[in-house]
Amino acid sequence: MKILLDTADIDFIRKTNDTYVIDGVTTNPSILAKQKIDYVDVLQEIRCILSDEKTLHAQVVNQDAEKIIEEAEFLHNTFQGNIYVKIPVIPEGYKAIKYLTERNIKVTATAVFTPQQALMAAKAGASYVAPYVNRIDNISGNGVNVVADIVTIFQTYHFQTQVLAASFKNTEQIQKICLAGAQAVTVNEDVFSKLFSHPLTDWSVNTFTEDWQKTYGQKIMSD
Ligand SMILES: O=C[C@H](O)COP(=O)(O)O
Repeated sequence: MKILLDTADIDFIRKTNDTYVIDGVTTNPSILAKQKIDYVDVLQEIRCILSDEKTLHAQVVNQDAEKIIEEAEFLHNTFQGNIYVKIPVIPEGYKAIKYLTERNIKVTATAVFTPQQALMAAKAGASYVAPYVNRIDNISGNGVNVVADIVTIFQTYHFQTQVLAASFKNTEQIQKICLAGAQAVTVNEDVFSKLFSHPLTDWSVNTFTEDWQKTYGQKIMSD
């Protein structure tokens, strides 16, 4: 199961990459725009933090196939190695995905809301599809079921395309996505912090320390 960070916050990426095992970073135009500096510099810095085997997913902003292809080739050439170009599953996007994957440029098909869109992206050659779990839930859909259906379709028809589930509001969605068989999730800072912590863990550890100190009267951490 791969866990990626859905952010362009350099400090957060660096800190998290130092402490936990993460498998890459995903961005989109909204995420990059928040940084308010040149997006190429931001992506370059993220690429430097990540070791070579970790994946960087960067999204195009154009909506016309020709321009999407131009942008994708730029991203591919600039951030060589494990770069996946995120392309939305609009009609012009499918056209670009087909063109680019035939030329060995790796694509993550994004803004996926239905299993049918995922199927069409897989047929076009996408390496990953990114269904938006919480955005599906927000329109009274069931994001987890959409992911589960995509996983089943890909397994049934032997597609190599993997599911990189995105858009999460809570860790329960992530747990269910794991159980549904998705290969990867991308998680924002807020939800990521809840993946590894629990107040009762902190309480338990503090109690152990206090009990120890009561008996032995030593400052444990001072040495
Ligand atoms: O790139 C897409 C994002 O992962 C969507 O996440 P969001 O719904 O939390 O903005």
